[in-house]
Amino acid sequence: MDLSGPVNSAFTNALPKVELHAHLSGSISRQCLHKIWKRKKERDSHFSIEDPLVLMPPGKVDYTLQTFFQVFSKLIYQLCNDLESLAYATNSVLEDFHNDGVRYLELRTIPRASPESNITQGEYLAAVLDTIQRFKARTQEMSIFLILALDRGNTTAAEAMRIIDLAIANKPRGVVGVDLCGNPTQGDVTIYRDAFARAKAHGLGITLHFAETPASGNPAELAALLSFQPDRLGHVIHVPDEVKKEIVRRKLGLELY
Ligand SMILES: CNc1ncnc2c1ncn2[C@@H]1O[C@H](COP(=O)(O)O)[C@@H](O)[C@H]1O
Repeated sequence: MDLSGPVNSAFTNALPKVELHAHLSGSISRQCLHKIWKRKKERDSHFSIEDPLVLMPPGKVDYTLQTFFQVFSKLIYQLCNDLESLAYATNSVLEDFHNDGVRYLELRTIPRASPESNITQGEYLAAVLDTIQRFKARTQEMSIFLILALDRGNTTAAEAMRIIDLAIANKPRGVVGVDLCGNPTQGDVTIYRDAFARAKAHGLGITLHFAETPASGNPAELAALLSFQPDRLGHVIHVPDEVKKEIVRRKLGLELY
């Protein structure tokens, strides 16, 4: 790589990069969502979801905490609710990261059952892992691992245990850790204590969405999250000083953005 030239987009694109905090469904391009929508619309003219490019025209970024999470539940999850669309979207996300120069990727996703399409959490996960395996075999220049996420406020304690079991069972296929994500204004994180203890006991890495909003930056929640013995923390924005000191003392990895 030529280091004598200007630092421009061609240069930054060519730099080999590490991506550690990428939600699968949050990384699907609008163009890819449009293609999935078009295919569904062609097969079923009554398909009632609006074109993603109309709902989210390129450049639209004015989402708030109130509207952001609905994009997943009301749009993206309605489009990627069958294995063909899920595999297509996953492959497109991998291609986009590859084209951006990412050479080490830890992708994360909440394994989602789709009862309307008869898809179990295990089948969802297998489709993602199969797509990753095929992509790796094809490109041969990208390390790709998977993190399974729990969705605070939506995942029950019992479901969390099932997801941890799936993560443990799929370690040989490249599942390296578990995450706690979702709408930071919802849910009681303490219900996941046993799930994270089991993950830890089985050698899975733990990363947690942490103090992403003022609502999720309260000392009781942060103390509970730190008691799960995380290896990494995501966002880390609304953090009181004494918690910052503890993060430094533990030398935790921070996924800042
Ligand atoms: C920007 N800040 C964020 N904070 C918290 N959770 C987020 C998030 N962005 C995305 N997600 C979580 O990731 C899911 C989508 O990917 P998967 O369905 O898992 O592939 C969303 O439903 C949300 O729970």
